[in-house]
Amino acid sequence: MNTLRLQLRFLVPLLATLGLAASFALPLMDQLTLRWFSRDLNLRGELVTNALAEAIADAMVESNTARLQPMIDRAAKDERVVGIGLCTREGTLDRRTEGYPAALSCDRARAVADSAPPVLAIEGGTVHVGVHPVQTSAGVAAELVLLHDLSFIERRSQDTRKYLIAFIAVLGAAMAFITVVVAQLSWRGWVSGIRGLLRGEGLLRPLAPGHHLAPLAADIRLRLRDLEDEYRRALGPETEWDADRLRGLLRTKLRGDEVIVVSNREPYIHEIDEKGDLFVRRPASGLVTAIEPVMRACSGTWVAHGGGSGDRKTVDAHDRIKVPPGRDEYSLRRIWLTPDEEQGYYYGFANEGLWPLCHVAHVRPVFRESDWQAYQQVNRRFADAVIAEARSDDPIVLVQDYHFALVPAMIREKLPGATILTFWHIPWPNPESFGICPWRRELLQGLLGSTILGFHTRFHCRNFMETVDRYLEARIEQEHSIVSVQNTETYVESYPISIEWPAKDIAARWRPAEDCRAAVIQRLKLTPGHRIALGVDRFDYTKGILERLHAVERLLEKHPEWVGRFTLVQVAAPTRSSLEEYRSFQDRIERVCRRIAARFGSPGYEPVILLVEHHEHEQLNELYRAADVCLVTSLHDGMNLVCKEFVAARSDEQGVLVLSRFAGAAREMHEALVVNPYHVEECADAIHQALVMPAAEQRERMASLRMTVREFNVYRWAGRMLSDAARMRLRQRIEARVQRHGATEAT
Ligand SMILES: Nc1ncnc2c1ncn2[C@@H]1O[C@H](COP(=O)(O)OP(=O)(O)O)[C@@H](O)[C@H]1O
Ligand SMILES: O=P(O)(O)OC[C@@H](CO)O[C@H]1O[C@H](CO)[C@@H](O)[C@H](O)[C@H]1O
Repeated sequence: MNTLRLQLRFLVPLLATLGLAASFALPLMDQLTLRWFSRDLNLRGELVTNALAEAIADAMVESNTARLQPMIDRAAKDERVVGIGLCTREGTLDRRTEGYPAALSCDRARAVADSAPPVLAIEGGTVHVGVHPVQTSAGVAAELVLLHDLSFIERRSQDTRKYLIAFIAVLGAAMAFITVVVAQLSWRGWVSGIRGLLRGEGLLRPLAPGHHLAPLAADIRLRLRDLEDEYRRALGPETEWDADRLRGLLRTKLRGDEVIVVSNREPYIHEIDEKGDLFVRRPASGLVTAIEPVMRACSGTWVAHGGGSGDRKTVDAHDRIKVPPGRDEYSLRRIWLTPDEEQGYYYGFANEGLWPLCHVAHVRPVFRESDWQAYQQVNRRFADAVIAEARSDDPIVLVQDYHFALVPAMIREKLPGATILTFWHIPWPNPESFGICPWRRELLQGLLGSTILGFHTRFHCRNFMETVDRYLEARIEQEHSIVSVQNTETYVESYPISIEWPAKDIAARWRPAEDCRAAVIQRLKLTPGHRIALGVDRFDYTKGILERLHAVERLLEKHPEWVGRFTLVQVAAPTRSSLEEYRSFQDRIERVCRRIAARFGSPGYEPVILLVEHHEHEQLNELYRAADVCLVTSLHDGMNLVCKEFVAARSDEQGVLVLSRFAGAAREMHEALVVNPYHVEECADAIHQALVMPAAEQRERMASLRMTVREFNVYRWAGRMLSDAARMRLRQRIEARVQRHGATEAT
């Protein structure tokens, strides 16, 4: 209906224009043809007169006028000549043929002949009147009036008119057809383009500059930002998620149901130092950064691998310990693994197999049968521990990550009433990539024991559902994001993870950014006014540290003005160091740092400072606050929390974030300078742009980023998942009650 209306919008003016053109063209054409014919007839008349001139003159001179009548009668025999009149020099009608009206005087005939068009209506039809002087050597002897029949002209004119109308009609039809087709195609193109824009294409990733929808996308992007800001301002603190609100949700919607988290990484690691003293360490892990505040808010139990040298010393008889140390807000239940189990399940299957499988970072996954055996065995041990920790038959279990793909189905088997929320912290690749895993079906079946399966982005959810579709017999309801296998439904949803926004009193205690900067400059022996770029990562090949170094090297080549005035401080926490891939990666990074130092360094100046060590949170915060630029150049990252920590630390609203488009965080943090880490030139330019960015622009970008991270914090992440869980538990309870009623009525 809409397209018909759109087409009519084109067609009506088109047809009206054609009709108007035809109404002007037809009389014009009539006039023109009449004029052409009139000219022809006058020529013809002149020929006839010239042919008769001598004979008429002779007859008149010799007073042999009797010859005149047959002469003009013969000439009038021509089928197109209606009549001929002969006028004397004095202007009286001397002779006339039968068809010449007696009433048509010579003067009148001359008057008509001089008019335009020289046409006269007589009895029997319309005639063309031509008056032609009969020329002799002695001058004009008389005048011949020739009346030509016009009916044949009218016939021809009507024929031409018919052809013209037919031509205009065919032309109109062809133009209408082309217009309709072009309008239809353009309309479809526009509609699909606009739909694409509304789905976010071209908004998250800008369209190519020449793209016809690029200006529209830019406008929509701006408008969306404005609306987002207005919305946030209008709702104010109502929309904010914090620990209290999460606790409230657990109390009301989940009625204090127990929460059990299971992850490989423990939130607090007890170690014994060289002197034999115990100390506690927070691991460098995005997962811990995100889950810990949630656990503090909802108490419960966290089941994790006890990998610290002092871990066994600190637990009770049930391998439990209350954490955080000194605050005792929730229980940590430690699971002990043998070195073989740890090697096979964690280093082998999880980190040499699944990690490179899911991160497309061009490192080959390794799948060993023995690792798979260990993975199954350890998954079983963790599942059993969760079942043993459960005080009810329907706990809420939060299963974390790729270390435990089999755990959800194992728990479901023993605790069918449990609500199992599994969160996959790393990317999920496309079905082809995932398909190379020999145990792909088992992993998928294990995960589909979950009630809810969460990923950071919609893109990862889609990849997962396509993978299930490819390798399992399952029913997939795309529009509801539900995958069903053998009567078990799993809701697949995106929950972008985040950090805890620093509380006001904590942020108030932070030293001013200039002091942090001065301290870092002094500690790292930089010069005052030195510009600092910062990288904070686990020492992992997926984090794009090598590409970052290449970008810095290129920056110093392209902009020698930064040599001696700019340094990249790269903090890299050792990780998975027992794996060869990680060791050789670290060697390579160190080599490249030395090369850059050799090219651009000088006594007292290091272009790159590599700090391969774990840092405490306060130390990281000081670095975040001291840096001019934070570089996050992951080749692929589920989310990446470093960029969010940097933004949270910048209460001064200064500093620029350069962010890889392949990190999940790029989908939310639009005001960062988003780069392709593989494109060295682009990254070098982005660092330069960050270094010369005016303070006002930095403030504008940072303020907006801070609003996003503050609002989309980790409590919202957990709150959304737990709200979905509450909804599903309520539905389950209602269904169970309905079934019970049905059963009672039947008996
Ligand atoms: N050298 C380090 N010392 C201490 N913590 C670190 C270090 N490097 C990274 N981290 C912390 O580890 C977490 C990394 O999380 P994220 O960026 O999500 O990636 P991932 O979990 O893959 O390492 C952040 O909380 C960050 O502060
Ligand atoms: O074994 P770890 O703790 O070193 O693994 C880190 C990993 C946990 O899967 O980090 C991922 O989770 C983070 C939080 O969700 C995410 O931001 C990051 O992109 C992932 O690599």
